[in-house]
Amino acid sequence: MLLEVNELSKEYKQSVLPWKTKKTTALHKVSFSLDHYQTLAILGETGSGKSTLAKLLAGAEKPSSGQILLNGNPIENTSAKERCRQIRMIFQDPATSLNPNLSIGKILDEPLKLNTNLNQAERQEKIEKILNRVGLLSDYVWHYPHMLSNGQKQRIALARALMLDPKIIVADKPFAAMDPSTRSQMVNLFMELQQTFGLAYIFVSHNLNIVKHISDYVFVMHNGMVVEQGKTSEVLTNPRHVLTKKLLYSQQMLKSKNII
Ligand SMILES: Nc1ncnc2c1ncn2[C@@H]1O[C@H](COP(=O)(O)OP(=O)(O)OP(=O)(O)O)[C@@H](O)[C@H]1O
Repeated sequence: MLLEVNELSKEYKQSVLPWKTKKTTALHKVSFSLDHYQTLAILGETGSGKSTLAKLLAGAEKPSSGQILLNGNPIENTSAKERCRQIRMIFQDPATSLNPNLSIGKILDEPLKLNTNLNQAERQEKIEKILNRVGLLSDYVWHYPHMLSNGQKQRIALARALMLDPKIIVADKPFAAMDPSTRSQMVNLFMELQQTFGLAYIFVSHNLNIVKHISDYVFVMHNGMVVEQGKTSEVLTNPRHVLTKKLLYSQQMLKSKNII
């Protein structure tokens, strides 16, 4: 199995007063496994722990307890460089995740410079190849983020994630800031890339239509816990937990009012 997660938990401690600490259990004993070509979607209301799970998987936060295994090895035994190569993260807002002072060429070159021994010509070749893979011309290396549309920026974020040939991409609401037509193009691109590279995806999303379309398995989270999980087709056609029913109902309401 490519990725195994065993009873992963995260507790945040904040000092609210000099003598008082507030504890928040953002994630409580979450377990699952995921293989190449598979997609897990994480659903849930705001504050339910979705982003925390995504950040723990990508190594942006440390778990309070539990274990992540990558190719059967505990992730703490994997070097930061190797983890960085294998698991990449994409965020909701590409405008803030791309450095506005760097050209696209430099943004895409950074992970290669830091994590590989490729020379300049080889890096250049790789950048052009990946840009083409995400549907952009090689000329984009000369552009700066502010010159691009939201959809193009998210393509660059995806290209940056692909630069190190990852096995897993964790995407935190990657389609949230897009208009419907750009969103469907991006969803298709993600699916195409999954077939080409055998990627495993973990998507945090609020959009049930997208979840239905792209994921094999789904989690519904509430207060840091997984309250319902299973095959997407089964969970979304026959929801058992009241929260899943509520999510489906609110999505239908938005759809009937042409809001989504
Ligand atoms: N750095 C932090 N310090 C303290 N508490 C945090 C921190 N990050 C998250 N939390 C808390 O952990 C809980 C889960 O937050 P998280 O961001 O994972 O939720 P979410 O489901 O992704 O929400 P949203 O859909 O709004 O992004 C929340 O109660 C949040 O306030």
